[in-house]
Amino acid sequence: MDIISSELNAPSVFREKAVLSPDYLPKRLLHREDKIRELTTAFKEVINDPGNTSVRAVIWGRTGTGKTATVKLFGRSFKEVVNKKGIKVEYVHINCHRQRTLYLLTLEVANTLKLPIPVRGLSSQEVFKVIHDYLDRRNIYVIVALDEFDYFVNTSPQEDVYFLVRLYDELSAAVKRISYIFIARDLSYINSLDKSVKDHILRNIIEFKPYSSSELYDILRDRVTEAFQENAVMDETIRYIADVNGFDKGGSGNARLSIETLELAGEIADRERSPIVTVEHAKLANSKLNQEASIILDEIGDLELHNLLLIKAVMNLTKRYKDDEFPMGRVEEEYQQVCRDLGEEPRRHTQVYEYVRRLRLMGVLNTRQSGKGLRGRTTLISLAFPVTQDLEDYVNKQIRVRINTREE
Ligand SMILES: Nc1ncnc2c1ncn2[C@@H]1O[C@H](COP(=O)(O)OP(=O)(O)OP(=O)(O)O)[C@@H](O)[C@H]1O
Repeated sequence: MDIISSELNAPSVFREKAVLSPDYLPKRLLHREDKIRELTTAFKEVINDPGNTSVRAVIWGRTGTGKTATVKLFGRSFKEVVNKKGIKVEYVHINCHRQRTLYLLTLEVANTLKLPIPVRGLSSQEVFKVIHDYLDRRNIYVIVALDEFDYFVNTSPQEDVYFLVRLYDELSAAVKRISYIFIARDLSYINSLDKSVKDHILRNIIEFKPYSSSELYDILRDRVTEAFQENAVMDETIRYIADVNGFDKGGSGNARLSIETLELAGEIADRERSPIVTVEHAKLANSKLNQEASIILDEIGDLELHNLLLIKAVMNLTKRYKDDEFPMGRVEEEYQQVCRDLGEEPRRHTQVYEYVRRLRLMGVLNTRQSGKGLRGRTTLISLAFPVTQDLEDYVNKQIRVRINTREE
């Protein structure tokens, strides 16, 4: 079949495409060296005074700001360096969205450490105890990174969060072998915990700010060198993607979206048999990605019902008034109407305000303070992406799914 063979033999702008996949971990993370330094400072205790304290660090920031990559790079490097000093340290990275219960999380820790745990019929607490005894016997320390921890806090029973965080109140262990890095999009859910739990989390708080366009330029420059043929990507192409996503220029500051745009631009160039990735390819890629709001779709897929009802309210207003930003009060009225139409009890103002904050941090909503208006200052809310039919269908489907599964 010559179509297939000609396609397979066609020249490509890519040299090593895997470098552009979200799970690829580069050897260096430009503009995150200071965060690695802060984490190292926080975890020095593990070397200086092993077993005396269970270290906690919190990494928080918007999506795509390098939280996961930085913590993974830190974990692996720290383990290597400390093992050379004769202290056995393991690093375990848990995604709380995948391992969404304490039980699944505990099993994942055991599996990653390759502990032969007789799983049958043990409670999470008992599995944790078995893990700890195993670590004691082998004199091992573990750093457990809990990624998307805000999801765990928001969906798990408080006593599970309590057990995990105040582990050494539960385990009467002389040597503290387990330390934590909590990774979250924002601190609102953690702040909503009661003080006795919160105080065991909110130590060594490290904020990851969205990337500026010049930072994204450096990051993309690095990826281009590894992923593309020599001189296949024009410098102005990288500059364009960095500028359209740079936080200082109104973008989301999201490195993942920037790298995705770069990859799609390369695929478009290949499809056109162009040996060079031009700004036009990047513009097409950017409009496609932002238009499909693919990142947003990922985010929306995980949201609880009332966050979705709030998004629907803003979508309704955007469609109805051909305007794109609305005062908080107007959004709240529409949200209450959406709830009534679905037989849902609307949440109170403070909760709705929390939803708006979280959706802003996730890059789903944009907010800004209005000038001194008739009724004083208010928060103006808009969607961070265009309302397309398929997006609206998607949100409505997600709402139906949540209402139906709850009614089963
Ligand atoms: N400083 C950096 N240098 C190189 N690549 C980076 C940097 N920061 C982020 N990336 C890349 O951008 C993508 C997103 O990074 P990462 O997954 O760490 O973001 P995140 O903050 O954890 O996002 P989320 O909250 O959505 O999980 C990954 O492919 C990562 O390799």
